[in-house]
Amino acid sequence: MARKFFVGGNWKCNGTVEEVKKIVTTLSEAEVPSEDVVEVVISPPFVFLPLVKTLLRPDFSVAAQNCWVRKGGAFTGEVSAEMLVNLGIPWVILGHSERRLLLNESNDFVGDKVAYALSQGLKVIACVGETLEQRESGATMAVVAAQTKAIAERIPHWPNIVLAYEPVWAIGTGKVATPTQAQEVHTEIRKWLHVNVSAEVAASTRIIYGGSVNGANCKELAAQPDVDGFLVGGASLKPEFIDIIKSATVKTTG
Ligand SMILES: O=C(CO)COP(=O)(O)O
Repeated sequence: MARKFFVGGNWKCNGTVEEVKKIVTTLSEAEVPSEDVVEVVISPPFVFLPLVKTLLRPDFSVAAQNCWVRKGGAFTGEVSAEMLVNLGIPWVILGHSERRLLLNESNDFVGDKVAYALSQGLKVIACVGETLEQRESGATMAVVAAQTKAIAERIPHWPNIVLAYEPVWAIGTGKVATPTQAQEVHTEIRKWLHVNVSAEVAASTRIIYGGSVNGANCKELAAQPDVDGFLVGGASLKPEFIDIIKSATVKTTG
């Protein structure tokens, strides 16, 4: 089964109403490959989700950057999966390293969130990735496998999951993983899925790369056989995000 190229724009905690309108207008005017070639998902902060959803071109969709781990209720400051569904938000990013590291979200907690969000009908961009220290000590695959396992053991099916490999040392640092480094970990994740979930899931699950992706380095990364797209931070706020979306054609034209 062919894996459709996926480009996510994670705006993180950035933007004003004026900036949001400007970015969305730029995206709307852009000529990009068709929906058959690339799936584009924009993830603004919660407060801008309704605005972005209203203004965004119909061939792109939106994602929240987080949601509560279970059914909503007395959880001050949280936003539940049910609310996202109610608003017609199809996607949610879960397990981003900024939340794992700054807010101490454990593998189990992220796994629970992914399972709950899926059970409510959301599609999930689940993030995994090692720190520099873990990479340097040779623990990259053990870390990524443990993060993936905590998700895999809680979910009944995979069609609504995209896995984002985001090495922490590459996020916001300008230090992008080389195409070889990215391909190496993506292959390992696919092998892990093959052994621990199924051959079908390994073949069909999209594994996207995140960490200092920009207009200049995206094509070479996209050319890697196991890189099925990107989760873009800083560059998703800039016009070069359009070039990153266009890198999807590398898969069709070679
Ligand atoms: O964390 C990221 C996307 O989720 C990557 O961020 P940057 O593209 O800014 O490195």
